[in-house]
Amino acid sequence: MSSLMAGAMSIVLFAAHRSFPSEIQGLQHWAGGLLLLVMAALLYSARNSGPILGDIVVLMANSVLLWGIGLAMIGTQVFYGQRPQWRLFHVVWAVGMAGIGYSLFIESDFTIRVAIFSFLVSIFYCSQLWAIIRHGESHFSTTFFAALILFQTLVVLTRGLLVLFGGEYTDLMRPGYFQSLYLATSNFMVLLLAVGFMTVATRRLQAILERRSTLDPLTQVLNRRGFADIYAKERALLQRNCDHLTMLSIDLDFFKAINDSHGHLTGDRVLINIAKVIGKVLRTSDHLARFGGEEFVVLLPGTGIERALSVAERIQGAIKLPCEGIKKGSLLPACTVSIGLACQMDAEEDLDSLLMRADKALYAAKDGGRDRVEIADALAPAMRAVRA
Ligand SMILES: Nc1nc2c(ncn2[C@@H]2O[C@H](COP(=O)(O)OP(=O)(O)OP(=O)(O)O)[C@@H](O)[C@H]2O)c(=O)[nH]1
Repeated sequence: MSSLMAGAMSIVLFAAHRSFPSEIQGLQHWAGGLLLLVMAALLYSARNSGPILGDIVVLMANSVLLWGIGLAMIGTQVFYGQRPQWRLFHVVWAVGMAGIGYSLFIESDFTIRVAIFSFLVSIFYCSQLWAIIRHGESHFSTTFFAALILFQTLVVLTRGLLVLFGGEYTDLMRPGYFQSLYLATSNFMVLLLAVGFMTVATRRLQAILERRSTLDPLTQVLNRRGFADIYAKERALLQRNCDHLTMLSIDLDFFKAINDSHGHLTGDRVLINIAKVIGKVLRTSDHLARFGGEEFVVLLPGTGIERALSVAERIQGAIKLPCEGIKKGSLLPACTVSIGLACQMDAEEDLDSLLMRADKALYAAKDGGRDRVEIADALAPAMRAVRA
């Protein structure tokens, strides 16, 4: 039954590995680890194949079992971005094989075998627990997974200690109370641990998809949806702090000509470069978005017109600097931007109104000859109408 569960979970984890984004690593190690557990169970079922052959089969089964549990540890470490401890994996395996081999072929002792196996396996579990504690996010999925690994560590350690000092275990077929409990729950734990890992992986998938839905795929800055979320938060702060919030609407000049003469691919590289250059000029508390096409929007919280104007001019200057193209030594086509600037002081004004004012200023900059900054009226006409 436990082999069936491990086999089924191995397939689930492998399927997840094939379909989840590449940022989620470790699923393949867990899938492989579970498959090894299935193989170990199959080998154990052949342990009564004669005195010597039986012992060889048991040694092989223990070896495969250690690989399986060790591979799950590697999977968890890779998942949390840690460097996988392959050396620990190999040392534990080598010590395990030496100890278990000794207790099988030189001095036949079942309790020593169980104790060695339990302590070595608990090293793998402790190492996973450490990775989760150090790198796990504060979320139910992590707590659940960590609790399962902790429980398993304690169970395995207790098993080893009871065997060594409690004299509980002398025969696999006649186990004591704790060992019976261990054998009964271990099948279920294989399933639960795999589910626990799948839970943290699914949680990470959710976070990645949420982040992707707010980012522009080409430039990796915010898209309109992500920008609207950020604006809502900044506006709420504006309502509390009675501060300024300034928006820059930035549009490349004659971008169609760049596309026409250099190709769409170079046009894309120009857009990516513009996003990078603007991002470098901004503070970490500022926000940059691409609203499709060649239009970028910047939100400067706690910033009045004067400072925003200097930010806009720095952006213009930085964009004019030559940038390396696709081929080494080649340069991206030179370009300029026009910028419309609108400052929000009234917390009642909304995103559409602020955008409309910034865009109007942008059109004025375009009409005025491009490569320039224009400042919008203090308040949108619509707002003035409401007040009148
Ligand atoms: N390479 C590339 N081009 C894009 C993308 N989105 C829109 N464009 C192009 O951007 C160009 C925008 O052209 P226009 O709206 O005429 O603007 P412009 O040529 O910059 O002229 P002005 O804004 O008036 O200075 C069009 O040729 C679009 O095809 C994109 O994601 N990548």
